[in-house]
Amino acid sequence: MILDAKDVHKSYTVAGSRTDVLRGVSVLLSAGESLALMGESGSGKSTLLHLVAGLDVPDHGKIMVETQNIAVPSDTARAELRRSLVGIIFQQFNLIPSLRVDANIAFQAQLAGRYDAQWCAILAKRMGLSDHLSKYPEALSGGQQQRVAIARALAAKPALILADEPTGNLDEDTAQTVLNLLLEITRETDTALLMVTHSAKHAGALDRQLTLRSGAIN
Ligand SMILES: Nc1ncnc2c1ncn2[C@@H]1O[C@H](COP(=O)(O)OP(=O)(O)OP(=O)(O)O)[C@@H](O)[C@H]1O
Repeated sequence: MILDAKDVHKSYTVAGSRTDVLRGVSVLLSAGESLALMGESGSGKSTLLHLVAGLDVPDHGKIMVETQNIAVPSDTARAELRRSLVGIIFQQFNLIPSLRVDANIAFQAQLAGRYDAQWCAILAKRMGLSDHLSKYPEALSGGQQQRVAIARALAAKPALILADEPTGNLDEDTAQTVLNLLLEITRETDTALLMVTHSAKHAGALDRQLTLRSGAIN
């Protein structure tokens, strides 16, 4: 099992008012499997993704990524686990503007100590980026920028890719192309994929679908 999240609880208290966002959510995901996480706005999809990424800590529950529990209080420990186990793709691409495309692709892998020039070149080619490697992100279209972000996440050979509405900023044709590439490569490399999406059509392209409602999965 690549992801084994068990009985995850998370609430936020703002100005004395408490919202129970996740009330005992469990998710299993095996190698090479893709899972779409759906649910209304505010249902807690991003919250769950952030917890799995170790960007935040649950109030209760265990989040095993491979053999490691990422739900630990230490920020440093979570950052280290995130770097070695997880690749994250955001809706806003989040590329580093001052780095060329090739350096953006290599960035995460270098941080994780797993830079493999040949794998980066293969990914760039598969993503249709070979002619854009010496450009800066601002010179690319949205679809191209998201393909850089996907290549960057995959370059570090993570066990798990977390994608938060990765095609949310793209037109439908571009979104479909980008999603197909993401699915193709995660399947080929046996990488697990957990993807938040509002699109039932995109969710349907993944192996499984889950919906968050009232803080639980049903
Ligand atoms: N850091 C935070 N502090 C306080 N409340 C938060 C925080 N993060 C999220 N929430 C609240 O938790 C709930 C779930 O938010 P979340 O972003 O996970 O929903 P979502 O399903 O991803 O929504 P969307 O589809 O609109 O992105 C919302 O009510 C939100 O206001």
